Amino acid sequence: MADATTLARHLVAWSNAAHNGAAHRRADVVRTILALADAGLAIADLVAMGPLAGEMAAVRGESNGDTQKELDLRAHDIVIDRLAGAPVAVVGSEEADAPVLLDPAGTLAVAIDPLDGSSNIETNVSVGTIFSILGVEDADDPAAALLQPGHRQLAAGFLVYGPQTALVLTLGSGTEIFFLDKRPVAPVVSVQAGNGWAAPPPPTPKAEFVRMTGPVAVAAETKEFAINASNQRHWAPSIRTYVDDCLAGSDGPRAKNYNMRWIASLVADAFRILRRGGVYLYPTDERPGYRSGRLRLVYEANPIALIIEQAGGAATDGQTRILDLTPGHLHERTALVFGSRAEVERVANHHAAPPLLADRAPLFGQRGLLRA
Ligand SMILES: O=P(O)(O)OC[C@H]1O[C@](O)(COP(=O)(O)O)[C@@H](O)[C@@H]1O
Ligand SMILES: [Mg+2]
Ligand SMILES: [Mg+2]
Repeated sequence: MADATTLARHLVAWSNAAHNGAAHRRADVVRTILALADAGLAIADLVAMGPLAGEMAAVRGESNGDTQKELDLRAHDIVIDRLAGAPVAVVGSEEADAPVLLDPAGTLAVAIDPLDGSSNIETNVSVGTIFSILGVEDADDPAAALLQPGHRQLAAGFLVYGPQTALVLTLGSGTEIFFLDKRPVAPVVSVQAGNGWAAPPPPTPKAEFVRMTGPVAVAAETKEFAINASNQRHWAPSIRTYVDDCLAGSDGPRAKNYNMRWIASLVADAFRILRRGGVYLYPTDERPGYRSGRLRLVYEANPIALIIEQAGGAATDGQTRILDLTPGHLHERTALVFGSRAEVERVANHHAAPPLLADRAPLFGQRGLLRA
């Protein structure tokens, strides 16, 4: 296990090693990440309170075609509040139709999903915050910075509020995980002279992110896939065939048994894939509103793609590398396939040359009619 280092201390050394950019911009990225980590602490506390914090799952409206819940809006407000003290010119948030302008002298743009996995709020399942940090190139039009292709991100990360609160981060040279350390710091007890014993002061509560492990690596191969299978009838043939092959297990062309997981929180599914491999698929499908996919390119797919690539995995829209896509607008949707490199490549190959259905007929399976 690597030495436990605090986020602030690690970031300074890491950013100096990771970036070729100007020193002042590196310092701005570090300050912005620390502000986002601070927002994460506040959101984690809110999430941990559950119903004690109020009606967090209550529907408050709709934004860009998705339902907004109370916790979505509270998380957005916390993020804007913390970023107001950072060198950030503009924030593109899932919860605001238009970019939010902050410091006109700010050098950075932040794209953010303040609360990912909203459908899970009332079910006590992990939710999170996903963010992307980009450089502002034109001070007269800071919002344009949000529409750069993902390979131009200066940093990306996500927080997951689960049994452990964790921050996953990349500055473009490897991916690291930091865990929230809330262990109280024991006070230094001083023995009172003269009047006898005095009760020691209570331990000071601490809340800081610490790095407990070295860089993360996504396993190249996997036996686990994640997809919302209830949409199967709407999928394209290439996705159906890919999933059918996994389901056929050791009797099918993959010749191994697969496990399936679907948490319906991108952050939680991504965290699992970082820890033990796997592949996540949210393809386009035939339903109205899903023909370009469900997830958002700028503040969901791009940051996750950079994190996964920097951990040795891959991320595409089923064919094209996510980080090479140029967003047309802030809330653009995309299909998203990411995780273990071999599986992501296999999905892309299925797309380019769908396997012949005849190859998948039960007659030709290992336990088909022609085999004992
Ligand atoms: O409910 P579905 O269709 O399975 O979609 C689940 C996906 O949608 C999301 O909840 C979208 O994110 P938001 O909750 O931020 O809108 C992802 O976290 C998750 O992977
Ligand atoms: Mg989301
Ligand atoms: Mg969200």
